Amino acid sequence: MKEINTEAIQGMIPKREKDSHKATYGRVLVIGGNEEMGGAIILTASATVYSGAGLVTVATAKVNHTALHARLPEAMVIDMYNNDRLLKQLATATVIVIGPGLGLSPESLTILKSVLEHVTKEQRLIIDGSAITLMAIHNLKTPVAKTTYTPHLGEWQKLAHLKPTEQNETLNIQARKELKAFVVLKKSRTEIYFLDEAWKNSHGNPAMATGGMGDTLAGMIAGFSAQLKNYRFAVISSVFLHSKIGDDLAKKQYVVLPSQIIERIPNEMKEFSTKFIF
Ligand SMILES: NC(=O)C1=CN([C@@H]2O[C@H](COP(=O)(O)OP(=O)(O)OC[C@H]3O[C@@H](n4cnc5c(N)ncnc54)[C@H](OP(=O)(O)O)[C@@H]3O)[C@@H](O)[C@H]2O)[C@@H](O)CC1
Ligand SMILES: Nc1ncnc2c1ncn2[C@@H]1O[C@H](COP(=O)(O)OP(=O)(O)O)[C@@H](O)[C@H]1O
Ligand SMILES: [Mg+2]
Repeated sequence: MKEINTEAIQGMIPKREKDSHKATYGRVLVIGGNEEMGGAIILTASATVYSGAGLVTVATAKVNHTALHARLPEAMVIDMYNNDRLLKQLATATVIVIGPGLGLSPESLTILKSVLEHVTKEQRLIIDGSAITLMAIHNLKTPVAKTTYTPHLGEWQKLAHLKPTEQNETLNIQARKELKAFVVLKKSRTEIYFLDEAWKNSHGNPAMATGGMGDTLAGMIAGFSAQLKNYRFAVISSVFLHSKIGDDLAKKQYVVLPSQIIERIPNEMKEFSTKFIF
């Protein structure tokens, strides 16, 4: 496996073009957050905005709208249970992330199925959290979009039918092939499976073992994917920066909160976009 480290991500995060505008940096639709897990989608959406996505719209339960507006005024908000509104927004998105806090209810399944049916092959789709569990339980197929799954080991077990103790690189590559998608397998040393290569992270620490940390990563992957032409670079560099920020904070903190990672994203991106010459 190739190692994800400071040297490997050289040149992956470009400088911004002088004549660019917000549409240059993508339109992201972030879907999730039921009545009990609004925090998950606030973290995902915040990570997407702080990663620099041009325009971010959040589809979530109405009960979360006020909190989202108050916490993240940069984002627009729609009702995820209104299918017509959701599909209208979906059609304009360049990147979609679905699943954080989505829940496993019949209504959540309806939303997921509607998205899977209507995404296009040009769009990049990140499937996380509850959406992964729903895909596994209902045996749903990867859609035509350029798809990335972001399971933790428990979700990977459901999706790939591989227990954490049974997993190895060969079996994971095989499972990835059947899924026809990129896989970010989250653990203490996260692994990324592309079609023809696998990468292993060299950063991350147990201070990051807090609820919402994966929701945050999903938002970063979406935000990076909205801006970087190279989809693989977007996935690799977001996984790296998420854990690198976590390591920096853990030098002085017993526990690292997802919101603290989010706050540091713009500074770290600046550092990595200017440090290296293409
Ligand atoms: N603030 C909010 O609103 C928050 C909302 N959230 C949202 O909650 C939703 C459900 O997501 P979830 O990951 O909490 O539950 P679920 O899919 O049932 O998986 C748990 C199972 O997997 C296992 N397992 C987990 N990690 C493992 C590992 N590394 N290695 C091995 N096993 C591991 C674990 O096994 P155990 O250790 O308990 O035996 C358990 O069986 C999702 O939509 C998410 O976005 C959360 O983000 C929290 C903050
Ligand atoms: N011990 C650890 N060392 C390094 N990274 C960790 C550790 N524990 C958790 N993480 C990271 O935190 C994130 C957890 O993701 P996930 O379980 O989906 O969280 P949530 O669903 O609560 O947001 C992953 O990116 C994982 O790599
Ligand atoms: Mg998760």
